[in-house]
Amino acid sequence: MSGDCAWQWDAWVDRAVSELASKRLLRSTRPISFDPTTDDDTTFQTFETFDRPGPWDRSSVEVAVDGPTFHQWLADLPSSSPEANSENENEKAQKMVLFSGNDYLGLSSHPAVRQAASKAALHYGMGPRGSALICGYTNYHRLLELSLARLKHKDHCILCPTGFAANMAFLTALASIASLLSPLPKPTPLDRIAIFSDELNHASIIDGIRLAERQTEAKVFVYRHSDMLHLDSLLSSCSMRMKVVITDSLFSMDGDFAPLPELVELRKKHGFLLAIDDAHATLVCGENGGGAGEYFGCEKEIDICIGTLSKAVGCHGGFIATSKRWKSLIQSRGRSFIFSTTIPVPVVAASLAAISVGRRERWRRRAIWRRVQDFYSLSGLPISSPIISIIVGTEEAALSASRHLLKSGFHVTAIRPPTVAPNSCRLRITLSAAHTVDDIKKLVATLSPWITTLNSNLLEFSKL
Ligand SMILES: Cc1ncc(COP(=O)(O)O)c(C=O)c1O
Repeated sequence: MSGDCAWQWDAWVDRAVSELASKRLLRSTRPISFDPTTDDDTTFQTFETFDRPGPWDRSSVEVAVDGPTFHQWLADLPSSSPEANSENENEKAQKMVLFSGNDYLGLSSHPAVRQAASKAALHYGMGPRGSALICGYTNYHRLLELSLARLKHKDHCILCPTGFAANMAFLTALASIASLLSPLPKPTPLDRIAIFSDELNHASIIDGIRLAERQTEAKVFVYRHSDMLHLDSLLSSCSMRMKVVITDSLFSMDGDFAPLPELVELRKKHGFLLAIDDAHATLVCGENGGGAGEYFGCEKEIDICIGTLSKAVGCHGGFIATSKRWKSLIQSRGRSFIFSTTIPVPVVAASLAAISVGRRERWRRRAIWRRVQDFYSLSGLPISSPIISIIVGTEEAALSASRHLLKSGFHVTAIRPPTVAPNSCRLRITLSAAHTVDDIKKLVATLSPWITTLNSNLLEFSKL
């Protein structure tokens, strides 16, 4: 690695941590143990697993919506046809298949997850309510951190209230290094942190960077989506020392992967710190569900792995898997970690169960990737993950498509500006291991007018 920058980053973080220690500002968590005399078997039990889907799986994708609510949903998707807008408000309850959630493996309804949450709730209620540094951190939180660190092949992990908060906590702690190492009240422009961020990164990364920039501790360089030549040239022309690249590993809107092997090559060349937001790949990718790093065989080269428990884990909360030194820094400087209440104990217990069964029930990962294959075979669209983006053009076209799908019993989100650029409005479809082949067949048939247009546009494009 150029100039042995991994070591340099470690040295910078160590110095920042020492600085905090010298100012008596270093913080750490001390777990509260629940009464050891109670039957605390939820914490240590081995969770029941299955070798195929059970009747419980379906509830993670199949919902019922009452008549007035269904009407309201339709009203939120106005149509240009007047008769479509005067539908009967008293329609009967509708069954609907969700192609809009992020519960990729269907774990939110797994019996082990239900049991863990309910047992913990019966024993402890929500657990102590306070931030992790006050009284909200329990032995359950500690176990979940250990289990996530193991999943990500990192030494340590920090739980945050949400995935959004995890990105904010990492980025504010990262930026604070510039101030902690500066001999001046504010770091000089060259002593700030240079953050290189993919243009399609998640909103929580963008907001975290904005905050760091406002503190004049960081400067952002946005590179074109997954464009490694552009990133390389930005890195080469940047004379700031402390460089970080941050990217979604699996992009939430387009469903494509960041080019992690190429990023690892660039990391060798430029010696930057590599941080990924593995929100959509955790438990979905890799033999053991370790995420995009495991899938691409580069877990070791990823310095910071941020994730959420609200997608394939099927629960709620966020985390940062990393080294001990980074954990010390984030715990002491990550404001959205420090100043927010911890995840309630039943959710922590449920997440522990979900990670355990999610790792062991490998057939769930095989099932979701088979659904991706089914969608590809039936539609012919070049997709690469369970997140499928069908670009339909105008806002009106997206709303009309979403409305048509809703009336056919499918909930699919229409994505519009400001989330995406004008005239690139799209349908965002997410697949789950709980979907059946039949669901996919029906969905693709309902989508056929848009798929046909998209396929012929792609064909035209390929001739250019
Ligand atoms: C890439 C990415 N990062 C972070 C988040 C935030 O996660 P959470 O919902 O746990 O706050 C999301 C959720 O939409 C996401 O897609």
